[in-house]
Amino acid sequence: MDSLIFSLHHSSPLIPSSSISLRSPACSASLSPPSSNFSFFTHRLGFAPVSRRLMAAPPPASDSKTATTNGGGGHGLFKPKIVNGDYGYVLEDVPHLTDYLPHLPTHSNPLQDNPAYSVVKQYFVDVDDTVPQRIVVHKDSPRGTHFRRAGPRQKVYFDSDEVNACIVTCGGLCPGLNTVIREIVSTLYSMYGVKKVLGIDGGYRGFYARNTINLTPKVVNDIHKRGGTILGTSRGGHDTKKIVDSIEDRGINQVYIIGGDGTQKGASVIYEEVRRRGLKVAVAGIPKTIDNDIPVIDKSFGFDTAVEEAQRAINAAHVEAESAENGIGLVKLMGRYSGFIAMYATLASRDVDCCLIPESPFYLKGEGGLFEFVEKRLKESGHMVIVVAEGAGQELLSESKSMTDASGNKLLQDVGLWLSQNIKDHMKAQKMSINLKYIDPTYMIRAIPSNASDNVYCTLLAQSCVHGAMAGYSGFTSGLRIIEKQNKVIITDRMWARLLSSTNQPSFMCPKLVAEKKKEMQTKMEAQPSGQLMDDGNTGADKKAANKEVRA
Ligand SMILES: Nc1ncnc2c1ncn2[C@@H]1O[C@H](COP(=O)(O)OP(=O)(O)OP(=O)(O)O)[C@@H](O)[C@H]1O
Ligand SMILES: O=P(O)(O)OC[C@H]1O[C@](O)(CO)[C@@H](O)[C@@H]1O
Ligand SMILES: [Mg+2]
Repeated sequence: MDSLIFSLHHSSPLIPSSSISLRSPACSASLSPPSSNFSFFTHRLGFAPVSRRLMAAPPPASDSKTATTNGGGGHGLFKPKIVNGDYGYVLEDVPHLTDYLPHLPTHSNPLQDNPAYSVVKQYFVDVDDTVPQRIVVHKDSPRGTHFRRAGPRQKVYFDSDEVNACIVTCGGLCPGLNTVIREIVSTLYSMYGVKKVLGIDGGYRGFYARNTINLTPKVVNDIHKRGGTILGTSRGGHDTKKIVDSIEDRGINQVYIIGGDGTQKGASVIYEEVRRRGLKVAVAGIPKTIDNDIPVIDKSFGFDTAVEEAQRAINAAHVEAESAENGIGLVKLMGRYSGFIAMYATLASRDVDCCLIPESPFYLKGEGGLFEFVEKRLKESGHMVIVVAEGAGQELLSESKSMTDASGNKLLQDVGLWLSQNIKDHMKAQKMSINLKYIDPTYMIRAIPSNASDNVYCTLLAQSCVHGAMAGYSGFTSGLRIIEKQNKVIITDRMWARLLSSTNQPSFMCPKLVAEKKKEMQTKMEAQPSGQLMDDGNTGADKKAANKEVRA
């Protein structure tokens, strides 16, 4: 597994036009998720710039053949750091402290004296190592966008004694938060000899409204076995000026920010303010989202754990459904704007007959509708299991006054209750007696400790972030590989097709649309050289622009 780092202001192709830009100071009450504009370090776990727009100066070209260009976007304050190479190679570089503090002294990386690393062939990541954005490319396509590979650098920009780090967790809970905190503290202490790490209590507002907590390896030793975050979290309360004042007053020079899309937007504006004030402060983001809806990264930590825990609810729903005549088990899972948890939990379980997600609109009545399918399935097998993501079908629910949480995220209506009632009413009208059990394990899947694989993933992300900050990068986030767009289930993609073929549920596309799609596909196939794979719902032009990526 390799990681990457990228800029906190990750540029436009990753950000859906409907989403809110980092430039807006607070989330608006849009149905679209607030998008994150931050960049990554990657080492197939790597780092990328929190924003490639944050770069004031082009990076030194490591190769005479490369050139730097400044792309547009951002606040107009800082420009993205784009390096072009041969054969269409593009490096979306990560902001660095020396972009605005050019004369910073460097130090040898203390890691080279670490006995644990003495067996490693190469202590440090090659400065020219980068991770490609797209994994599957066509043989004729340009090399495409790359991100910095994450990992330790030979030179660091902080002396160990000088480091005064802090960690903050914001937004909703997610399995693995404590593991990330633990690993940041351990990495700073054991690899870099840092002795001052503060925990910010209760999210962003903790910077100016709460006390801090001293974090030592002893304090964090067992925390990965617990759910939640030992630091506490909150929504709302992001006041950039007050936060950066607090950073300055406390003499903090490394800020580790763990949170979702909203949090990373907050991290990006903190970075901008830090840079505007000319402070030697590294701002590093670690993306967290149980919904897996953050653009750029493939998978968020905690996702595996959540999917695994969801199995327990689905199993219960199945047992209940099987044991009753015309039993229906209905499970609602998290996923405001994307149905990844529902989709993966369904695919993993194999007991689910129908999975409803926000990306795939459905309807209840008539030919090809949900009611027809439920009746059919009950007649065939006498029971069924339905999984619904919390954001699915919101457009079908009665209009209500739009409410938002403290961060501006739209509060959704309970699609599970609504669906239960509608199925019951319909079946009653059909004089068909059913036995419906509705299970809502919402918080149970996120308030648990992370599983083994997520723990390893958390470790990689945390270490990547520390290596990046110590190496002087700032305004970046670390992640595991990257995806092209905002992370939503692509219902014309193969994974959704796998699900449809596993459940045999309707596609909820009207027959006319299906025929049109088929025709469109045929025309595309005819236009392609023989043997070429067709994968997603993009038009031919989109596909060319997307370097003919083929999703696995
Ligand atoms: N555009 C923004 N600019 C500055 N701060 C923001 C912005 N959007 C959100 N924040 C701040 O980030 C924090 C977390 O945001 P939010 O509650 O939306 O959770 P999140 O990080 O998106 O996580 P999740 O969606 O997984 O719950 C809040 O303190 C909020 O004030
Ligand atoms: O009730 P809370 O804490 O605001 O969190 C609920 C939301 O958080 C999420 O888990 C995202 O973190 C969503 O799936 C869900 O809608
Ligand atoms: Mg969010």
